[in-house]
Amino acid sequence: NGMSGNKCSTGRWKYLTQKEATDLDIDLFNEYKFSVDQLMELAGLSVAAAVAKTYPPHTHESALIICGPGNNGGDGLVAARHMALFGYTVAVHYPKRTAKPLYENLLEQCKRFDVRIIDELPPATELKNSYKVLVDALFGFSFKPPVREQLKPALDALINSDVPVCSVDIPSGWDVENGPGSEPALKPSLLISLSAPKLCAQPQYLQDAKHYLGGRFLPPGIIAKYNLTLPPYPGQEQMKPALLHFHINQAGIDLNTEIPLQADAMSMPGDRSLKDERRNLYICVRVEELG
Ligand SMILES: NC(=O)C1=CN([C@@H]2O[C@H](COP(=O)(O)OP(=O)(O)OC[C@H]3O[C@@H](n4cnc5c(N)ncnc54)[C@H](O)[C@@H]3O)[C@@H](O)[C@H]2O)[C@@H](O)CC1
Ligand SMILES: [K+]
Repeated sequence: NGMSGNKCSTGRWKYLTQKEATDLDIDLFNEYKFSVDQLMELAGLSVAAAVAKTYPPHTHESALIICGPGNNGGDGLVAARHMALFGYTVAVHYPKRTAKPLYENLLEQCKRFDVRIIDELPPATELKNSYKVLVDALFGFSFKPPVREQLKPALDALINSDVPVCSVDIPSGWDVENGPGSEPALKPSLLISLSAPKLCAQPQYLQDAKHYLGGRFLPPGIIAKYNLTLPPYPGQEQMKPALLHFHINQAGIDLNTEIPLQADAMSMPGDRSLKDERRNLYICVRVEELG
């Protein structure tokens, strides 16, 4: 329609490069003395909470979590257990297992929560009949494209399924900094960024996917060191619909923008027109929130 996209809040949040994400991770363990399983538990819990908020178990009872070989897959195994507790019927596909106690224990815990472990993925059509929501815990911020042969079927299942996909930290197969690229790429319905969003989580790549921030564990020293500007978490919530992205085609405006859910548009700084835009968006947020 000739309208160009107007991103009214560019620069609002800090998006990490791949190297920053890795360095931050190392700092948490080496300097701040966290253990992997501590952070993985919080990350996985926030993933399960965001999935349940968006696709609740009473409408999306049957869930499949696809787990990769690294920590992203570990987050998926934790999320699987919490989703079972939340009332989902959960299956896990974990094609490339890492022989470390951390992952073996998480898998054993899943089994004890009646999570079904499936070795073979059904064809795309059947996937749609068997599951109402997929969780993509295949690759996180350490992924370097292109995907190697062994895990291609798992990625293809996520790409080709006609079921909403919730991506953990990074939509799998995407370049961590440059987004989906030109090949047929995964199009998640929901992204849960962990600790801080990476560059591929910018609105121009995510388009109309919902975007939550989870992994509420960053110490103030890390926030200062990496100049993180993050939306505040409400109360005791473990995740936050902080970075909702919108396409609004209304009154000739085509906006692709982001706004914090609980922001009070009336009291936002900025010029009048921006304020009006944000007030419009705010109303849309509320409507979307009411479902
Ligand atoms: N620092 C943080 O904020 C935290 C990060 N966590 C999670 O940890 C993730 C990062 O974990 P990792 O560094 O273990 O790495 P990933 O889970 O991103 O993946 C690494 C694994 O994928 C494989 N891989 C990479 N490129 C591939 C390719 N092209 N084809 C096939 N396989 C490929 C690697 O061999 C390795 O086994 C984050 O994205 C997040 O999900 C959380 O567990 C907790 C805390
Ligand atoms: K992922």
